[in-house]
Amino acid sequence: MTFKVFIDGAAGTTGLEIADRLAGRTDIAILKIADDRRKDPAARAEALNAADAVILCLPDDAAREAVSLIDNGTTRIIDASTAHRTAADWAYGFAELEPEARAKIAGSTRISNPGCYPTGFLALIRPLVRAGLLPADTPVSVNALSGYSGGGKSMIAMFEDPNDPAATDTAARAYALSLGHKHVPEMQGHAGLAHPPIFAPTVVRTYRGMLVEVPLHLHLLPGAVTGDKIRDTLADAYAGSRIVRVVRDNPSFLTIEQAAGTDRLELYVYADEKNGQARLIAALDNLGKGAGGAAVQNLNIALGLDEAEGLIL
Ligand SMILES: NC(=O)C1=CN([C@@H]2O[C@H](COP(=O)(O)OP(=O)(O)OC[C@H]3O[C@@H](n4cnc5c(N)ncnc54)[C@H](OP(=O)(O)O)[C@@H]3O)[C@@H](O)[C@H]2O)C=CC1
Ligand SMILES: CC(=O)N[C@@H](CCC(=O)OP(=O)(O)O)C(=O)O
Repeated sequence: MTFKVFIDGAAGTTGLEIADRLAGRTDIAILKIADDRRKDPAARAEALNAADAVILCLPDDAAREAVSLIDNGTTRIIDASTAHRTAADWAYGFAELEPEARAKIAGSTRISNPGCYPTGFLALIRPLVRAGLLPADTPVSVNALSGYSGGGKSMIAMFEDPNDPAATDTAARAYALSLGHKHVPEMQGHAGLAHPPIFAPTVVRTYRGMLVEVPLHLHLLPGAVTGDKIRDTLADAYAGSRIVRVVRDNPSFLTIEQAAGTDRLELYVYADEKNGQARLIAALDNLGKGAGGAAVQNLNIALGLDEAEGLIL
């Protein structure tokens, strides 16, 4: 069987990543529209309704518009934007996050792809909240580094503009300093936390890749929470996953590039029980498990295929 798939926003950063992963597959036929009509709602509506599944790689408003253009009740939608990530009537497209998540994705025509930073954060924190190691009212911070492709075509153009010294002379840029980043409700909501985490992201001069870190004060948690206990809880939560991997041998340093170019999500736990401190760190590719890889995984699940088909592991 061949499924018809339309990528709305196929010329963008995430759209191109997804097309790469689907190229050469005999079970998927990509529907295309002429380049000069790629923003034409009539042409998009035709492709959106003809497809078995669509992947929206668009800004939030255009993603909402695309959803409104689909009127057949059967096309499965995977939305890579932020528009529907906390909507109760959409399945949250993080198959490994909850025991029932995969079945919800498989049974839904509305699937929201997680944000890149929330993917790292939630993978580290949600199993700990669910297991009761981290009470829901624990104050939590998230420090993160992202490659500049995380900001899409406009940020790529800015970082690569040879005539803009403000960009080319910048190695790292801390941002979201107003504390109001759009990913915070997604992180808080899907983690099940009572308070919004303090989110401190930095974009760096490398194209792709991501490190997401949650520091924890173990001595403030109830019970004797150790690094081993956290690692075992995470390992149980992701047992059998080919994509989410809990690494047991801690290297002496981690790099933003180490999962770049892959769809893997690597989780590390560093702990110093004597001083009651831990650093939980996720390494991923913002364009891999953080966007395109997750979208292809969700597509596979929605179409009843092997979830890792076409992924770079
Ligand atoms: N980059 C990343 O690491 C991640 C991105 N995302 C999300 O994925 C979505 C896409 O992001 P990204 O690929 O980075 O962004 P880009 O800016 O690289 O690509 C967006 C694409 O959408 C096109 N577009 C804009 N408006 C319309 C419209 N009305 N109709 C059809 N096409 C339109 C743009 O056209 P044009 O080429 O003319 O600009 C562009 O090609 C965003 O919602 C983003 O937040 C999610 C996780 C990670
Ligand atoms: C470096 C950079 O700017 N990154 C983007 C997030 C990229 C991403 O995850 O996209 P979504 O917002 O759709 O999840 C940002 O912070 O807005």
